[in-house]
Amino acid sequence: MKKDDQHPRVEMQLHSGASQRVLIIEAPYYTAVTNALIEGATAVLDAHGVPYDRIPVPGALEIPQVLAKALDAGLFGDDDPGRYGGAIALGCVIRGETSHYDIVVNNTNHWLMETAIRYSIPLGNGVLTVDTEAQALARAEGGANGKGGDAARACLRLMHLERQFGGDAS
Ligand SMILES: Nc1c(NC[C@H](O)[C@H](O)[C@H](O)CO)[nH]c(=O)[nH]c1=O
Ligand SMILES: CC(=O)[C@@H](O)COP(=O)(O)O
Repeated sequence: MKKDDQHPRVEMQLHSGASQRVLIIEAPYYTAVTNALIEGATAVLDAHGVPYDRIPVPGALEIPQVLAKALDAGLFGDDDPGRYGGAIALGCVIRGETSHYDIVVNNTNHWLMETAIRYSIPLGNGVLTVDTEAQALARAEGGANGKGGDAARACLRLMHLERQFGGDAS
């Protein structure tokens, strides 16, 4: 059963009109899965009129590295239309035969969260961690209702809260 069948979405305000750009960092290690995640995330951003840029990287481990590089380059900033207001990480890690899965999953998630929290970057995490490609596709597909859409909504919600709190994402 898909998780969404068990947990209906709670309605909350995502976006209040300001349209800072969002940076999508995507790892098409499993192309069909990541393409479905991208479709879902961009459908949500388009529906809210939020512009975005997409940066592809080889695998999930490169996603936090690019987030850190973009931050270091001064590409993020609160309420500055020339800079990104949030980021969305999209990719998929599928368990293999060795312990490498744990390294990829743990480091990707640790460094995404560490960077997002330390530098107050609104981040939607759409990196799936699954046992099979079928599990991944079941979660990635569905357009805006799939996990890419969830990650975009999370990012927009955090951007909205950032504006409410008056924080500084730089
Ligand atoms: N096994 C998966 C990887 N592995 C690749 C790493 O993310 C990385 O690109 C490589 O170690 C070079 O630094 N990446 C995924 O996105 N998904 C996987 O299942
Ligand atoms: C998550 C991985 O890196 C994984 O796909 C690697 O597979 P394996 O453990 O069979 O080498």
